[in-house]
Amino acid sequence: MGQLVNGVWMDEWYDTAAHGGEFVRDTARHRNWITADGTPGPTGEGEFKAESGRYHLYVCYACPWAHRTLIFRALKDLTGHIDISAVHPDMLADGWTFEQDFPGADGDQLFGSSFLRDIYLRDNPKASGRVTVPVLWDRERGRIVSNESADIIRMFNGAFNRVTGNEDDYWPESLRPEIEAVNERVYATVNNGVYRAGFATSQSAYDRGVRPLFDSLDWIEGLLGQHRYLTGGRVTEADWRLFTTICRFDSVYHTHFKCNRRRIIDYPNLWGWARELYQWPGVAETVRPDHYIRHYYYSHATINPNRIIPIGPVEDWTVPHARG
Ligand SMILES: N[C@@H](CCC(=O)N[C@@H](CS)C(=O)NCC(=O)O)C(=O)O
Repeated sequence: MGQLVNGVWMDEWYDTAAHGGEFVRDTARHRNWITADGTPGPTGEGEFKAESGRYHLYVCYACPWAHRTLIFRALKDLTGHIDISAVHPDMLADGWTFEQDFPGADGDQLFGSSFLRDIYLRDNPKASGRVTVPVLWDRERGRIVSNESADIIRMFNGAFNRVTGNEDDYWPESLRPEIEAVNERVYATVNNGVYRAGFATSQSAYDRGVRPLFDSLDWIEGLLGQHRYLTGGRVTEADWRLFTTICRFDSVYHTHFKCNRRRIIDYPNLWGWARELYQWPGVAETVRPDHYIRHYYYSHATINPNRIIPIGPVEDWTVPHARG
């Protein structure tokens, strides 16, 4: 675990002391957009046109943020147009690596690099900042397009429709205010909330993370009692953004990040919704418990110094969801 400073790798853990024991997530630095015709998107530069075979996605099957991009790649029929490289689940002194001694970690398919930081350094030899997944790479310009999953899923949702012929829309114009409102609360208290609880190094910082997390799970349980999905009768980006945290919850966050007031299977509506999304065509293949269980319990020496992987709950995600 570390970061780049002017192109040099420095091995250091998150500085929670600077924020009263609290984990504060860095903002992503690469914010360009692929668009259908190459015109600039909401941020960054233009000239990243949607084309088959041009872009490559670096992911980690363990990471909930990268997982969103894998789900959208599957939902939007992009698997034949955007290829991927997956890092090794262990994130130790060198950060994410392309070691290959774990099933599904098949190395850097483009350059045969050793470390994910090598991709950031290809983009800019003097790069600074955290080396995170996902990373969307442009083969043509030899550049990072984006390392922000929230943006990447919107590109996948809309930019490639003419390439794939898939017009499914998970960010429909009419629901955008509702989606944004749900996203905001879910990001702050659930997606990032589990990390705020888990990486806290003081009781008060933990409390500030874990209490809003469970308040939000109660709120979500209520929403899913009123309608089938988070913002109504159709599945949207808001559901998929929540799903990647929920599928890791009982086996990882509940124990490793001390988010143990309840498990997901204790919430009837949320548990049914989670199974429905897991069973959605193409999604189960993106869910890799082998990677996320190994990653969290093995990589965080400050939380689990002996790297013991607990036996874990037995849950059947293939049971019919009855959400009809
Ligand atoms: N804003 C980013 C966050 C990505 C992120 O934090 N990824 C984690 C893995 S779960 C990471 O690569 N962490 C490495 C680090 O912080 O050094 C996104 O959503 O794409």
